[in-house]
Formats: sequence, structure tokens, C-alpha cells
Amino acid sequence: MPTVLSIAGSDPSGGAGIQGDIKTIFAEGCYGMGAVTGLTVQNTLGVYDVMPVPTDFLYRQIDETLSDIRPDAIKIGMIVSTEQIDVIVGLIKRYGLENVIVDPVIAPTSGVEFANDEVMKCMIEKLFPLSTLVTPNLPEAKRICEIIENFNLQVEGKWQMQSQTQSQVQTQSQSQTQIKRKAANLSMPELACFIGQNCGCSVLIKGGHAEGDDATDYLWTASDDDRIGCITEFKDERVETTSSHGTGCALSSSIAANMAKGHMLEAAIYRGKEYVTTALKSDMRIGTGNGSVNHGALARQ
Ligand SMILES: Nc1ncnc2c1ncn2[C@@H]1O[C@H](COP(=O)(O)OP(=O)(O)OP(=O)(O)O)[C@@H](O)[C@H]1O
Ligand SMILES: Cc1ncc(COP(=O)(O)O)c(N)n1
Repeated sequence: MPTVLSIAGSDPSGGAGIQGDIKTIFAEGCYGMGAVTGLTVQNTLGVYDVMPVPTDFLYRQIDETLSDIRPDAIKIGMIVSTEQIDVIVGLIKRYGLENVIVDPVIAPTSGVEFANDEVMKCMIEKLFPLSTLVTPNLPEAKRICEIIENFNLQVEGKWQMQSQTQSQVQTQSQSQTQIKRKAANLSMPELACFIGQNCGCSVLIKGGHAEGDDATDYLWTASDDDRIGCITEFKDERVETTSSHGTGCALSSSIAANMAKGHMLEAAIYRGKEYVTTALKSDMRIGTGNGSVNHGALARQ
């Protein structure tokens, strides 16, 4: 059975974080594992508090799991300190892990902040370049671009190596200076391109917080020679529901699970989107606030 490790925070109300991830991974027919970065106090009405797990304990959770069971993909959600990032980055490198999906949860829709600018800067510099895919929502993508601009970050790595050999990419690279100047007003595809070029990873900007009748996500591809530097649109209907808590966690976990099953990145995103739309359409209505998506609405092998 394909195996997926989620490294994320605990959401005791069950819709997001490690609880939502493992439900999603199970529904996708994979074996789910979870290493907890922090405990939260939250329900369907908001996030009230966060308590980080000590760094050495996070290290031991992941290390002992990896030394026993090798994951075919990993999903990384809430990270609350630069020390936690160093631990995760060190272990990804030591075990040579592949199919690394990072959902950079900066601040939940309602409630306290998970990651400050210092943590985000560290994530951008150290974790993003090791990632197969980074999946910010629209406000997160704008904040990441501002941090890249404000700290003048440009991460050395695989992107720079690839851009020397790809003429299509060189053309986009030349327009980077122009993109940098107007980062605050970038469109969703431009945001994806800006982050991807600066961090050397594929980037999916999620459209749940955008306006419009459709929920459209945009992928900028850093790997896969044929598609490098290309933008791909993933469009689906916008579902009217008050049960949308955990969509971001469900999407990234579903993508990780589908990559663990052997799907290529674009196919895995397509299937992830299908999973989330079905989970939203179920309109489960648990709790008194913004209830959880129905993780069991689509189950497949
Ligand atoms: N009302 C909706 N109808 C259909 N799809 C949606 C809706 N809201 C979000 N999505 C989809 O859900 C996925 C997650 O997007 P979103 O922008 O909500 O991420 P997020 O903010 O990280 O999620 P969360 O609210 O769990 O933090 C995307 O594929 C997005 O297009
Ligand atoms: C532990 C944890 N991780 C991620 C989220 C996603 O945030 P939201 O769905 O509220 O925007 C969350 N609420 N809790």
C-alpha cells in the first residue's frame, strides 16, 4: 500500500491539520502517518491558541517513523518555528525523501497566526527549494511574494541550474525583474511564476479566496522538462457551502497521496481538486461555524 507522512499541527475539531490529512490519505487508499508540529485549540468558529511541540521531540517523531516506514510522499502543513524547519529540512535530506508537498499555513481563515515573517523567510529559503510542490492560498501567496521582495531573497538551487539549459525558461527569467517591481499587484499566474522562479519549486496558487463563479487554481511548473516554466489552470465550479473548513489541508494531502500512488504532478493536482470539490459538495454541516469538508465523500484506491 502507498504510504504518506503528514507533518502538521493537530486540529482537535477534526477538519484540518493532521486529523484532516489522515482522513484524506485514508480516503485516497493510502496508509497515513502523522508527526505533530504543534497542538492547537480550535473549533469550527476559529483558532484560539497554538502550542509548539519541542524541536527534539518533533525530530524523534519523524526520525523513528522514517527509520521504520519509508513514505512514498510527504505533506507538510503548520510549522511554527525556524528550528522545526531545520529539523524537517535535515531529515528530508538525510532520508532523500521525494514527493514533498508543502502547504504553507501562515494564518488560518479565522484566528491566531501560525508562522511569522522569520519562520516564513526560513521556509522560503530552506524548505521550498526541496519541495516538489508548494500550495499557498491567495493571501499566503501575496505575503510570500512580499517577503521575497522585502528580504531580496533568491534561492540558489535547481531552478538556476535548469534555467541555464532551458531557453523557454530563460525568457521568463528575463521578465523576472519586471515582475519583481509590481509584486503587490500580481495576478494569480504571475504570483505562481514569481514564487516558483525565486524558490526553484513548482507552485500551485489556490483560488478559494479569489472572486468569481469558479474556483480556479494555477500551477507554475519547475520540474518535468516538457512543462518547465508553464502555467496550468485547474478550474472547477465554486460550491456554495458553509462546510469548507480544511479545504487546503485536504487538497495538499490528496495531491501527496496521488503522487504516492504514482500519478505525475499535474494528474495528482487534477485528482486533488476533484477530491476537494466532492468533499465540499457533500455540505456536511458539522458544528456551529464553518464546518469541516466531508473527507469521506470520495473514496478511491
Ligand atoms: N467554495 C469552493 N468551491 C469549490 N472549490 C473551492 C471552494 N473553496 C475553496 N476551493 C478549492 O479548495 C482548495 C483549497 O483552496 P483554498 O484557497 O480554500 O485554500 P486554503 O485557504 O489553504 O484552505 P483552508 O481554508 O483550509 O485554509 C482549492 O483547490 C480551491 O480552489
Ligand atoms: C492545525 C491546522 N492546520 C491547518 C489549518 C488550516 O487553516 P484554516 O482551514 O482554518 O484556514 C488549521 N485550521 N489548523
